[in-house]
Amino acid sequence: MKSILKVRMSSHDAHYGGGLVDGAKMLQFFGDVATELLIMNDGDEGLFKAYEMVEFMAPVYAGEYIEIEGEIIEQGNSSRKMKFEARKTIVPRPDLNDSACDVLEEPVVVCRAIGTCVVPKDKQRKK
Ligand SMILES: C[C@H](N)CC(=O)SCCNC(=O)CCNC(=O)[C@H](O)C(C)(C)COP(=O)(O)OP(=O)(O)OC[C@H]1O[C@@H](n2cnc3c(N)ncnc32)[C@H](O)[C@@H]1OP(=O)(O)O
Repeated sequence: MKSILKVRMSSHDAHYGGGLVDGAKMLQFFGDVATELLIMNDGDEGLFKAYEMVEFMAPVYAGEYIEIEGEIIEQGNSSRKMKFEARKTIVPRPDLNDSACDVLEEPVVVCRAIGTCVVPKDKQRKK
């Protein structure tokens, strides 16, 4: 079971110099993807317990399109371990003009993570 979210970073998301987006934004998207996975798997939004790994691999800038994918890779009694990947698929081309953008031939992975969510037993509606 997979969940995929596509979003565009706006100028409101740019937090640092040069239009750089805060890395925490990717974790917010992983939370949204995790929530959809838990709803599909358990019928409940669940709670994020812990990340065991987060790796930022490339900077994200305002104007870029980001695709975020998540998948449940292990299930315990109440725990659901997930892996996440965020990749940029479209980038602005301000060197050409204000509205030019390119679809990347190969998406660029910007962040990867592994984390665990919990759906308490009494809230699981699919078992
Ligand atoms: C995804 C969401 N929809 C959106 C969010 O992001 S929610 C916002 C951020 N998260 C929270 O606010 C959650 C705050 N935490 C809690 O409310 C509780 O910690 C909890 C309800 C999430 C878990 O309760 P807790 O008593 O702490 O846990 P346990 O009962 O001891 O364990 C439950 C299962 O989780 C496994 N586990 C515990 N710690 C870890 C860890 N550090 N890493 C990985 N797994 C962990 C534990 O083994 C239990 O698993 P099983 O039930 O045996 O499968």
